[in-house]
Amino acid sequence: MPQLPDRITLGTRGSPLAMLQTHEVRNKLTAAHPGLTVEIVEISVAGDRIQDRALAEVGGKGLFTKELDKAILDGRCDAAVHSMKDVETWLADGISLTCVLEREDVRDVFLSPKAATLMELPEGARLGTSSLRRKAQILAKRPDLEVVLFRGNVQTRLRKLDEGVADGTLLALAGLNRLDMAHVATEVLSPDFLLPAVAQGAIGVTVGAARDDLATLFAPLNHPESESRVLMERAFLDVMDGTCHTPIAGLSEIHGDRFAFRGLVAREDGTRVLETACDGPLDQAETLVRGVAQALKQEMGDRFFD
Ligand SMILES: NCc1[nH]cc(CCC(=O)O)c1CC(=O)O
Repeated sequence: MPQLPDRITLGTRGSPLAMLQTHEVRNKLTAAHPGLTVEIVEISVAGDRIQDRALAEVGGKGLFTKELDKAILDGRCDAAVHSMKDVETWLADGISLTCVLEREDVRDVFLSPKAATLMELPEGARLGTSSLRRKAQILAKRPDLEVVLFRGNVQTRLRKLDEGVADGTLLALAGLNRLDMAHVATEVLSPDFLLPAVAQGAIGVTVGAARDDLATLFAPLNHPESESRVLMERAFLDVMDGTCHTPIAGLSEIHGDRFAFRGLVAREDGTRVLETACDGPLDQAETLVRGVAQALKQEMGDRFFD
């Protein structure tokens, strides 16, 4: 067993949600290792600085993780805390995912001062989102809505809603729960209505791949069921497209030693939505999920997005 460090530094984005998630990791670490000192350092990431363009347009999820990876490789921090839904499926060379914490609620919520449910929004209302996944699935059900670009952290989006920039918006319930702000949600959307993003609601920690001491240190924080779900959903994304340039969703469940998975790919304008599903023994999950993803790609053909 490697000699465990008595102090470590956690790197994080600076948004209030990222900070809360990092405090959760610190609390769990010090509970598992009394006497451990955990320092938190804020790393500025491009995804938080660029606010006026859609994520897909400016470089995708890498914007949130690249600088945290670099901070680990440069030795500015030992480990980095991530929302797993923002982490590309290909980790940088020398970086490994060391644990996945117990997953929060996977669902999205609708927020609006104008309507009690998304389906009750008035004809032609403006829905603020920059997520291609949310845009495509909602336009499939409400093609009359006008989708307007909406980025920024939870607080910024709520302010924009207040200012009337849009009539409604969508957020992950996990983030609101962590911020203790679930009461601002107007409607919790079932995954049957809006399939969540791969790994939505899951926090993961990355470390330098050679740091066996950190692997041991973080092991008690790992939640095996959450980890299995995140890994099989990421296997789907990996086959489909590991970036965030296409509207893709995926959600798994585990019951005992069996899993069930649902995945979806759509055209941004919602005019085509293709779904897939599979289930089986948990130890075959990643293989079976990759199989249905390959079949879905076949079904999409070359011109799906044209
Ligand atoms: N892309 C931004 C992002 N990354 C993680 C969360 C929420 C928390 C989570 O899903 O773990 C959010 C905000 C949102 O989509 O509402």
